[in-house]
Amino acid sequence: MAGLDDVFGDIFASVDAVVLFSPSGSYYERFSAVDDLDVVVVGTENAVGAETFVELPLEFENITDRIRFGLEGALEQGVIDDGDDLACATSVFGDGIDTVSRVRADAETQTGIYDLFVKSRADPEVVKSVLELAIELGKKGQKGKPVGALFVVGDAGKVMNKSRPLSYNPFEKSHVHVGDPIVNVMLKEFSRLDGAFIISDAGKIVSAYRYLEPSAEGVDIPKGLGARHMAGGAITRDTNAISIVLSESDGLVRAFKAGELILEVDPEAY
Ligand SMILES: Nc1ncnc2c1ncn2[C@@H]1O[C@H](COP(=O)(O)OP(=O)(O)OP(=O)(O)O)[C@@H](O)[C@H]1O
Ligand SMILES: [Mn+2]
Repeated sequence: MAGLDDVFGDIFASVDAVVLFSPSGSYYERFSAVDDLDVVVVGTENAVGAETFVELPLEFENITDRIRFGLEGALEQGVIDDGDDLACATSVFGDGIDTVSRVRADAETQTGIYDLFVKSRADPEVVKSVLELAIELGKKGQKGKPVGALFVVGDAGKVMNKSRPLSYNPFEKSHVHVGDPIVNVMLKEFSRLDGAFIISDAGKIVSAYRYLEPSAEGVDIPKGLGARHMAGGAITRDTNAISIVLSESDGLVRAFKAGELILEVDPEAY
C-alpha cells in the first residue's frame, strides 16, 4: 500500500492549511492535534468551536460552490493567503468527510460569491433568507406549477426610484420582514403575480409588483435569459442592491451583484 500513499499523498503534501468543511467534533480534534498545521473550519455554524472559522450562508450542495465560497471567505478574513495550497476536506456522498481536494487559493478568480452575502448593503441574514425562499419556491413551485420570481435586496430607496408599480402594493402599510414564516407564505402567494419584490437592507418588504426600469447599459448577462433576468441583473448595476431571480423556464435560482451573475443554483439539489 506504500505505492498508494506515494500517489495520493501528493494531494496533501506540503499544503499551507487544511480546510475542513463541517467536520464532526472528533474529526476536528484529530487535526488540531497535528503539530504546526493550520486548520480552517468552514460551515453554516461553528459546531466544533474552531479557533479559525468561516461561516457559510448555506450548505452548498454543489461542491465547487461550497469550496469556492469557503476559500473566498477565508481569503477575505485573511486566514489564508493568495497562492496558498490547501487540502479541502468535505463530505460528498455521506454524512462524514469522504473527499479531499487540493486547491490553490486564487484571489484573481474570486467569483464574488462571498461578497454577495457578506459585503452587500443588505444584512447577510436577509440575503440568506431570500436565497432560501427562492430555493424553496423553486423546489415546490406554486401548487405544483413552476413559478418565477424576482427579489431585489438592499438599497431599497434607490430601487424604488428606478421602478414603478404594476399594481396595488400589498406591503404598503405593513411592517413585515423576510425570514418570518408568515411572510414566506405571503411571498409565495404573491410570486404568482408579475414584477419584483423590493426588500430593504434590514429585510423589510417594501413592495411587491414593481416593474424595474434600470438602465441595461453595460450589463453583461448570459444570452438566453429573458427580461426578468435582464432587469434583475441591471438593477444591481444601477444601485447597490443585489438580486435573486428564480427562473420559471429553467427552474434555476440566480444571484446578481454589480450587474454580474454571481451564483447559479439548482433548487432540486437542495
Ligand atoms: N423589468 C421588469 N421588472 C420586473 N419584472 C419583470 C420585468 N421584466 C419582466 N419581468 C417579469 O418576468 C416575467 C417573465 O419575463 P421573461 O420570460 O421575459 O423573463 P425571463 O428572464 O425569461 O424569466 P423566466 O426564466 O422566469 O421566464 C414577466 O412576466 C414579468 O413578471
Ligand atoms: Mn422567459
